[in-house]
Amino acid sequence: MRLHGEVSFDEGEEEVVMVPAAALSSSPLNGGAVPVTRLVVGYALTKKKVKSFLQPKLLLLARKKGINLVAIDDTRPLAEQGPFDVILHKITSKEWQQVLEDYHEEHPEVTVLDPPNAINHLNNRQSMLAEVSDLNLSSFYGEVCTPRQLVIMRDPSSIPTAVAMAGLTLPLVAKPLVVDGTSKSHELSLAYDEASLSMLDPPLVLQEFVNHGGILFKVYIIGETIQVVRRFSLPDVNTYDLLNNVGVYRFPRVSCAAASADHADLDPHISELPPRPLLEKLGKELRGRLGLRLFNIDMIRELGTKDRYYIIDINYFPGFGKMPGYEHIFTDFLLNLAQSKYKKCLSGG
Ligand SMILES: Nc1ncnc2c1ncn2[C@@H]1O[C@H](COP(=O)(O)OP(=O)(O)OP(=O)(O)O)[C@@H](O)[C@H]1O
Ligand SMILES: O=P(O)(O)O[C@H]1[C@H](O)[C@@H](O)[C@H](OP(=O)(O)O)[C@@H](OP(=O)(O)O)[C@H]1O
Ligand SMILES: [Mg+2]
Ligand SMILES: [Mg+2]
Repeated sequence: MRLHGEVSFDEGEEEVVMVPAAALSSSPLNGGAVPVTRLVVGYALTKKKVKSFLQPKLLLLARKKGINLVAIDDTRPLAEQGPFDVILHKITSKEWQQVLEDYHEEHPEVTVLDPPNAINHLNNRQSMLAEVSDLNLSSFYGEVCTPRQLVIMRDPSSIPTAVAMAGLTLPLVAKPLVVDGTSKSHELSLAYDEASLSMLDPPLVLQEFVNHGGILFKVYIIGETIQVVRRFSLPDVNTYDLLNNVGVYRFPRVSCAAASADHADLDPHISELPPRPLLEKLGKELRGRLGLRLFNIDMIRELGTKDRYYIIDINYFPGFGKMPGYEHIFTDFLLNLAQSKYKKCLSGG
């Protein structure tokens, strides 16, 4: 388990805005029911995530709003740290998940963002999209589906036959089955012909490539807030490309780049954002079905259609640091979380 960084602030600042949920927990460190005036958020994040997420603008605003961000020390028992109101984490090791589950059993009053078993759903590219396939949003301004895909566990030589039997249409995007935060799990390739598929390295998912005009919509979910941005994506593949290309091509993490396509001069048919009611409904449904509050959805609109959308990827605790205004949205989210817990406690719920 590799955690990183210590970001905490001195007590005694003037801009404290609320009584946090920790105030209600009986803890030897806060002297039982004596209110403390800060929301304490423990975080267990990789070095990379600390850098991208805990940017100075977030730290500054959190401090102003009375949120204390404290690094969890993985060399010490979790129970000896805190008390925390919230634990924020993105560490995929089994060891950490067990630590967190044991801790939550002892401290059900602490909000764990999010439960490890719910996050696990997104660490596999097959289970990740399973909930989407069950959605029926057709009456909400568009159709939302997933590309047809096939899971290959082993034996690369069997892939061409498996693809033919499943009736998948080339080209196919090959994606590592497991997403575990390593750069290898983001090494994707595009396969143009059936014979070359046996060069791939299972376990993987083979997904039909959907032409979408080279623009992708990243839909960020932070609690009940939804924000969408445009990103550049892979270009369309036409019949000429298909006939004149053979082999398997590795491609870079094109739509992950910080460069946004929001201000590019694009064909409006391609750049038009998905309708807000569709995104609201999608966000709400997925939040409930996945049991997660922090994630994003990669969505594309099929070229030549007005409202046929495909969800191709869902990421837990993604690069929120690239989302405009994330510092406001995230700190408000944390405060709202604590407020509703506080109100629930007051009403005896
Ligand atoms: N089925 C598809 N049809 C068309 N383009 C696709 C498809 N699947 C993936 N892509 C393109 O490849 C990119 C990477 O795919 P995907 O988002 O599944 O990978 P990832 O490594 O999980 O990405 P992230 O960095 O968002 O976690 C997408 O952003 C999109 O540009
Ligand atoms: O925000 P988008 O463009 O969707 O891409 C994210 C990936 O989906 C995440 O998996 C990355 O986070 P991790 O490297 O912690 O898995 C995340 O890394 P980051 O937080 O360092 O930016 C991003 O690469
Ligand atoms: Mg993606
Ligand atoms: Mg992803």
